[in-house]
Amino acid sequence: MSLRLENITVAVPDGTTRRVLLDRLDLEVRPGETVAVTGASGSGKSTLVAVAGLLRVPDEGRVLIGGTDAGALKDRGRVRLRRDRVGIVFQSPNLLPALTAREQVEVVAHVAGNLDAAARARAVDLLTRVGLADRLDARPAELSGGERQRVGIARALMNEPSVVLADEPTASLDPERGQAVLDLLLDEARRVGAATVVVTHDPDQAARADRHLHLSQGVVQVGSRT
Ligand SMILES: Nc1ncnc2c1ncn2[C@@H]1O[C@H](COP(=O)(O)OP(=O)(O)OP(=O)(O)O)[C@@H](O)[C@H]1O
Repeated sequence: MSLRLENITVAVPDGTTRRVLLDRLDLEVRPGETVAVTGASGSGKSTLVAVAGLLRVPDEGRVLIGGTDAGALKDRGRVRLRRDRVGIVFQSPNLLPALTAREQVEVVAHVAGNLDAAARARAVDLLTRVGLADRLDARPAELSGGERQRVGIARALMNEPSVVLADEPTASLDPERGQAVLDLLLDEARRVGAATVVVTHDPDQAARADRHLHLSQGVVQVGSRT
């Protein structure tokens, strides 16, 4: 399924005027395609992820996930669309301290009400793919930063998302580990055919994606195919 942002505008009050964070932004990401988004601090990257991930309703424009217009849904429908179709990798994975790596991933199926044997097997398979087969029963305190981020990637892929969004997923890692984690995320997203957007401020990382957008003051400045 594709992700489509059409004519997205987000603005916030700023004294007596309003400040535009995203300015009539259009973006289409095809299934299996990976798009990197770069831009200076404050250029609107996180806002873009929040809108695409249905966490923030734009002031204008439409977000379509697999052709479904999120804005046409009621709150519950939008929450369900996000839960079923979107996987988000955060800058810091915010794992639950009491849960093992396996349980962190299983929770996604639990919340969706379908934690059965197949889901449990899928959680183990995803953790194996991200290189944590021997760390299934480790809790966050026993994992390194890179390992925790890899749990976050497995968790984001657990619901077989059509859309994967990652907001600076490697910011807390050293460059080498960051590159490895990003490659893993891009590989897995391509493997499952998800339309993927990764925010990064590292141009080398951006070059690993199929396409690279540069945001400046809420407007796409450069759209290049890498
Ligand atoms: N609800 C809000 N009210 C007021 N200002 C906001 C709000 N949300 C975001 N902003 C501002 O909008 C601008 C864009 O924010 P955003 O987080 O999208 O930028 P960013 O490109 O992700 O920056 P960074 O690289 O620093 O994370 C920032 O200046 C931020 O302070």
